[in-house]
This record gives sequence, C-alpha cells and structure tokens, in this order.
Amino acid sequence: APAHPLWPEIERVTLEQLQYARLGVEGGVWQLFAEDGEMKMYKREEEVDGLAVDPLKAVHTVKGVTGREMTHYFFSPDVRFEWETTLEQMKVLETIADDTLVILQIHKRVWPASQRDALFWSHVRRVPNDTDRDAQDIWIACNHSTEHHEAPSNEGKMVRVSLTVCLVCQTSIEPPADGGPVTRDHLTCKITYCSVVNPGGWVPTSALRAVYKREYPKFLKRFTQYVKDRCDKQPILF
Ligand SMILES: CCCCCc1ccc(-c2ccc(S(=O)(=O)CCO)cc2)cc1/C=C\c1ccccn1
Repeated sequence: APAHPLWPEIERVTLEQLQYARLGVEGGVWQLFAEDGEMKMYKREEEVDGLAVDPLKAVHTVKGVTGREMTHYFFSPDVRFEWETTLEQMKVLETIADDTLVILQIHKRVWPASQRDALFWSHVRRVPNDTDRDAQDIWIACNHSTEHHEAPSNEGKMVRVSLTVCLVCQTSIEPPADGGPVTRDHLTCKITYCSVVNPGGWVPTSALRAVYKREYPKFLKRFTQYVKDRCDKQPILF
C-alpha cells in the first residue's frame, strides 16, 4: 500500500463506511423523507453542539450502468461541475494515487447561511464480494474531511464543513435467456449513498433541514442520470 501519512485513515474510514452502508436502513431509526421512483432517501435527526448534523442514507437502483462506472464518475474531479450544481470552486490539492485525491471545494452560498467550503480526501476502490462468490465486486467511493497545508484557513471568510460521504455500488447482471452477449439492458446497479455533514458553524436547524430536503434528492437524481447519459452506447466497464 502506498506510504502516505493519510493511508491508514483512508483504509480504516473506507472500510468502516462500506460496513455502515451495507447495514441498509434497518432498525427503525431511519426516517424516510424523500422518494422518487426507485430512489428512497432516509435521515436521522441528530444535533451536535446545537447544530443539526442529520445523517443521511439513500438507496437507489439504476439500470444500465455498473458500480465501477457509477463510482468512477462520482470520484472524478474532471466531471464534477457537470452534475454538482452547488459547487462554486474546486481544486485538487494533492494526488496521492490515481484512486486517491485531496480536494478543496467551495460551495455556493445557501441563504440564510454563510458560504461554506469542504476539504476532504477522496478514494475509490473495488472490494471483492465476500458473501456471494458469483456476484459482481462491490465498488465504493468515499470522501472524508481532512487537514491540508495547502488549504487556505479562511480567516473568518468561509465556514468549513466537516463531512463523511460514501457511495457504495453493487452491480448485478441478468444474463440474456438466449445466451446472447450481456448488454446494458441486463445491468442493474444497487446504490447506497451515505452522508454526514457537520455544517461547521451556526445554521438555523429548520433552514438546514430545508436545504437538505431540497438539495439531496435533486443531487442524487441528477448525478445518477448524468452517469446513465455518459455510459449510454459506451462499452461496459465492469
Ligand atoms: C447551509 C448549507 C450548508 C451546506 C453547504 C454544503 C456543504 C457540503 C456539501 C456537499 C455535498 C455533497 C458532497 S459529496 O457527496 O462528497 C459530492 C462531491 O461534492 C460534498 C459536499 C453541500 C453543501 C450545500 C448544498 C448541498 C447540501 C446537500 C446536498 C447537496 N448540496
């Protein structure tokens, strides 16, 4: 494994997030707050120091793409502005490996809160499916807040959020009955998107919950549609 000071944390958090995502939405602690076709979005209402830090878990099923494709486009900074509508600026501060980056993102100001930025490492990896031999591998992309010497401390201009986000994808293939080639029509990608965002500074709880209720369904719907459009008529990446 690459000798980088962040590597042990990247390894630990990525695998923790994988387990967390695979727990699904059992236990009756998750409250369904948005639904759109196959997409179901759940939250838990939690406050830390009086700040709403509502963990979010979304499950979705997308036809015609693989988990590798879905996590690739989620991870790739080059295409982020094509689907992340709340992004104002983004800078790759460090390329630790071809599957591991440190990114600084400045998000558009969301009234009534002050503008926020997010500084995180971003990692994508394939995880062999240890429970079901003949299933496809699982793919996970994980973003987790970090420090970095190159990130400007904002001297009170911007509030820095802290976040942990993961996108976990499991592909299944229903091979054609006639033994013909597998096409995108035979692909199904089961997605779990998890996020915990601490807004980093005071935001009225009602305003923050309104932002999440509005932005998260839009974000996941737009992102998954973007990947379907990008992959359509392209060779399948398993
Ligand atoms: C008062 C509002 C404060 C929130 C501002 C904010 C902070 C962080 C983030 C955010 C959301 C998703 C990620 S990611 O999943 O890692 C993908 C890469 O961008 C990283 C950051 C967004 C937003 C602002 C809006 C907002 C809130 C939810 C959903 C979508 N947009």
